[in-house]
Amino acid sequence: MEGATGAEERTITPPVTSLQRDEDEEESPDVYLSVLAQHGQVGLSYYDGKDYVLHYMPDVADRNLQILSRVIQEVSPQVVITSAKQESSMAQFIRSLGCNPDYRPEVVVYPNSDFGLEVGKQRLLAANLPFLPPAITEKEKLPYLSSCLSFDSVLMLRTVGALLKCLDRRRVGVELEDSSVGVPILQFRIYTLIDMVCVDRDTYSVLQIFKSELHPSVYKLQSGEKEGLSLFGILNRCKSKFGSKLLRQWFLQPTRDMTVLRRRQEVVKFFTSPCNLETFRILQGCLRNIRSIPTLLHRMALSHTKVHDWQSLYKMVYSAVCIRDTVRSLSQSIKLFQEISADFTDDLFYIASLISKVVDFESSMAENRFTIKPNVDPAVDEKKRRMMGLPDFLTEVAQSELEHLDSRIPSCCVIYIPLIGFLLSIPRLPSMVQKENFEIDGLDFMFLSGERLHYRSEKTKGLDDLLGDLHCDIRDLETSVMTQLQNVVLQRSSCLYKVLSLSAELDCLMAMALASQEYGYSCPILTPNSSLRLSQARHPLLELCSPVFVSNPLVSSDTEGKVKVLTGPNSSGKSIYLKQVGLIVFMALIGSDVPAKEAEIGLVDGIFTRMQSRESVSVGLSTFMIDLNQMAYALKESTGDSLVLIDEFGKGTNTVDGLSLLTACISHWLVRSADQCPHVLLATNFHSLLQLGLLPFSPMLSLLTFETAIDGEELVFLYQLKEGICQSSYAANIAKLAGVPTELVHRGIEVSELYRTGKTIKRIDRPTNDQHNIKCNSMVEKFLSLDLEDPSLDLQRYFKEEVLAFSDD
Ligand SMILES: Nc1ncnc2c1ncn2[C@@H]1O[C@H](COP(=O)(O)OP(=O)(O)OP(=O)(O)O)[C@@H](O)[C@H]1O
Repeated sequence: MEGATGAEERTITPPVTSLQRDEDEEESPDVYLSVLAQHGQVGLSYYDGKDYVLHYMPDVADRNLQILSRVIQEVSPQVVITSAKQESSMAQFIRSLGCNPDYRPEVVVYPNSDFGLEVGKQRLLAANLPFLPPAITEKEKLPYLSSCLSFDSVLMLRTVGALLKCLDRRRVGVELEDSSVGVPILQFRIYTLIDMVCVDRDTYSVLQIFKSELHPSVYKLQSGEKEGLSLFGILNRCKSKFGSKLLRQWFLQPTRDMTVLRRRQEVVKFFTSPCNLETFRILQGCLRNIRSIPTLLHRMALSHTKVHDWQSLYKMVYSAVCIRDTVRSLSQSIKLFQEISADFTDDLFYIASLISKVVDFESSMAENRFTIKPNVDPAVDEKKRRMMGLPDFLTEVAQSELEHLDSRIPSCCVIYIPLIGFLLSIPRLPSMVQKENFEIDGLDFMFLSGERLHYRSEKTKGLDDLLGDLHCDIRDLETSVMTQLQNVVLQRSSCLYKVLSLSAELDCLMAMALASQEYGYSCPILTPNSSLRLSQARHPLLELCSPVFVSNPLVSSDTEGKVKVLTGPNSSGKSIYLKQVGLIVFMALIGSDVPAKEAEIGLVDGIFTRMQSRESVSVGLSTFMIDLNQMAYALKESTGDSLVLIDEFGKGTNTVDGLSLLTACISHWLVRSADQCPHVLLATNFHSLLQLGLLPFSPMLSLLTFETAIDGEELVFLYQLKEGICQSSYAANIAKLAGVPTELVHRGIEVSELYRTGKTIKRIDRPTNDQHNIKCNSMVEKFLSLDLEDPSLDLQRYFKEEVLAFSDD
């Protein structure tokens, strides 16, 4: 798409003119959508003129722009705002918007500078946001706004800038107002597609869904990155690159679409059955050969096909036929199998047999160029036959040349070098040191290669005339056969693309089945209501590193404790439990089996987390501010179908203030009706939250803790979840376990006991009486030695310093 110059907007395919709009209120556009796509990610925001709400969608992986087209379908914007600088796929998408006669939005193109990140933030700060607290200062605005919309989604934030520009220019909803009145935005609201699950970047990171780390043995910064211990890492057993790519996409787009999830589940179930092991093995072997079809077809379209491209195409098509034949023999009640059977057409067989009939792989490899088998082209066969007889003939020519050469030359031969022609090749004699010595009467010296000298003679020149074009002719003819073969393949490319997408899906599902079998997962029952029931659930990552893992249950539904407060000593397993619930729900929403004996999982619409703090460079917020941001996000965006996981909220500030904030947040959910309240799992070390009875009574509140036991002086963690509250933090036992010196631990116990019973805590860091006397004596001596006559003596300063030194001690 060509770049726009200047700051003016460009409009494409306007359905109504601005004049018409002004005349007729009814026709003024209601929804303005601003969108950017970059490197397979899409960010967007839209303003709804009906309710004055700015909706935003956190950045999402959408290489094929399928999500974008679904958003456009759902939101039906009348105006689409986008940048003049676009990737070709996006430019094509925008163009296609103008081709639909039933729905043709106005496309507004702004220069890319209007989509700058800083520009976006500045426009946001300057916007008319009546919901901001009245006393908010300019400095406080940005951190406040960062809790209203996700600043991590850079593309989305950039689209907001352009959206605000468009709204301001068009004076949307404020046409008749004073020019100082900006377009009001009454609320920011997160937007997700109806069946998409909202999972933000922090959640991906704290739950270890993805985790990249640098390979220790690789020093290259970028290519050295590999997946660390993560959910993606343990489920990604894909055999093909496209399988891994698709699996990553599924991970980035967990779904509530029951049809999609059931389609995936039925395949995973099929492959986890031990009777299908042999089929599994055959298919895995074939999937290995499914390579990058788009790159290959692209090279073919440019006629840049290499020998190994033909080899991998042959292997791929052959494997695809093998996949189809295997799958055809399986139950056709499984949707994916049905599609493979139908869409892997006979075109594949045709391509495979054609390649096998035409391409001579052995000689192609030897010559590093495309060569064809005998009986494909009679003209090539004929020329090759002539070439075959050439060696004997050339030996004869060489012998007759040798008779005319210097007798010191023991032997010679005639060779053919493409593009140069026939040459006489003789060994270098010891006397041939300098270049001048290379000259031989009747021969033209060409070059020295190794210890052999090469010449052109009258006879070799004759050979060039007679046979010289033979090689080139054969090449030309074979290239023309290759072009024909390429065309045959290109004409059937749609079938190859189907192979790619269906085998990538098969690969992902077989990978999930393999993980399920290996780690003992079970297939969750997906329910349209929002209940969560797990029995003997495990953490999919920790169970792999820990010799013994204690499984735990979960029951959360509108009628059974949707808000769970977990207390327990440090290291008793609270965080792990929270994370395992998050991971299991996530796994179910990508269609995978889950680490639990039994699982019933409602279609959750979002997973919100407030766990260990992340670094935030985008807004420069403090740790506590980030905690608050995440909590605010969960409070605002969670619905009755969401899952909210909160660990250690409020500990980043003064204890009483943190506890009060935590109480307020939990109460906020408890006063909602059961169907409006999300599933909340909250772990805290603020035991007084429960001991002081700070929470309101609610049937939705459930109190849980973890079993521990004392063995002598030692605290033993049993990691078993039970109802109730934690009676002691066992901080001293844990401190001892962690290696804190015994005397310090004892002092800690003593102070804690005195504080609890309201007794005076005596300082132990006071100097002894002797130390005190020594100090006083030295002070007196120092004073007596003062020369009061000394004019430079500043008595006031002297006393001040002495008093300070005394009180410091
Ligand atoms: N169910 C379990 N089975 C076996 N080991 C477990 C289990 N849960 C936790 N652990 C072990 O206990 C360690 C501490 O767990 P976790 O981090 O969940 O404790 P915590 O209660 O959240 O502690 P803190 O309050 O200090 O954050 C884990 O790293 C793991 O080694």
